[in-house]
Amino acid sequence: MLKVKNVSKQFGDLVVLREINLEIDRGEVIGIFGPNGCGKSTLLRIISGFEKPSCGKIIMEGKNITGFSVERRAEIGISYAFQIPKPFESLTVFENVLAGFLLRYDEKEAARKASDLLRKFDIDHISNRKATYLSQGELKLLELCKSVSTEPELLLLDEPFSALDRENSKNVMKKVRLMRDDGIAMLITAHKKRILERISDRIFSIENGRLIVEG
Ligand SMILES: Nc1ncnc2c1ncn2[C@@H]1O[C@H](COP(=O)(O)OP(=O)(O)OP(=O)(O)O)[C@@H](O)[C@H]1O
Repeated sequence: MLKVKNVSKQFGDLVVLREINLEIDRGEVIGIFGPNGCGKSTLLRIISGFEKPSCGKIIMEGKNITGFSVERRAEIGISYAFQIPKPFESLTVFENVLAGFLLRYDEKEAARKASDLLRKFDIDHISNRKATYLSQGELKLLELCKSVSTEPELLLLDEPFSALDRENSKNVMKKVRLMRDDGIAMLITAHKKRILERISDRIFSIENGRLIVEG
C-alpha cells in the first residue's frame, strides 16, 4: 500500500535519516522504536507531509505522493496523530471529532459517526467538554479519535503511549487494538520495544539514521 523509497533527511549538517526503505501493507501494524532524537517523528512527519525528505520518495498505491500536501494525503487515506495532542482547544470533544467526518459526510451523517466513535473510544461522557480542559489521558484518546475521523487506510501514531500512567497507557493500547481490528494499517513509534511487541506485526529501530529490522 505505502512505500518509503530511499528517504534521507538532513537539517543543515545534521543527518537524521539515511536511505530509509519501508513497505507497509494494507492492515499491517509496524512498530518503530529508538531513543530521543533518533528520527522517529521525522520519518512519520515525512510520510504525513508535514516535512519534505531531502531525497527519496513516498509512494501510495503506486502513485508518487512526495509533493502532496498534508490535506491531500488525508484525502487519500493517510492520517497522523501527534505525540503532543493538538486539538482545536476552543472546540468541544464532539466538535473536534466532527470536523474530520465533515470532510467526507454531510452534517447529519458526520454527527452520527462522531457520536459512534466517541462511544467506541469511551469518551462520549466528555463529548461536550472543551478540549482545553482535558486530562493527558483524555487528550491522547481525543487525538486518536481525531486521527481516525478522516477514515484513514494508514494511521501514523507518534508515541501514543508516552506521558501516560499505566492505566491510561493500557487504555490507549485497547483502542489501538480496536483500530487494528478495523483493518487500519498503522505505523507506531515508541521509546521501548516492549510495548510495540504487544501490537506490531513487524518491528524496526532507528540507529544512526538507519532503519534496522528487530522482529
Ligand atoms: N525542523 C527541524 N530543524 C532542525 N532540527 C530538527 C528539526 N526537526 C527535528 N530536528 C532534529 O532531528 C533529530 C530527530 O528528531 P525527531 O523529532 O525525529 O526525533 P524522535 O526520535 O522523534 O525523538 P523523541 O523520541 O524525542 O520524540 C533531533 O535531533 C531534532 O532536534
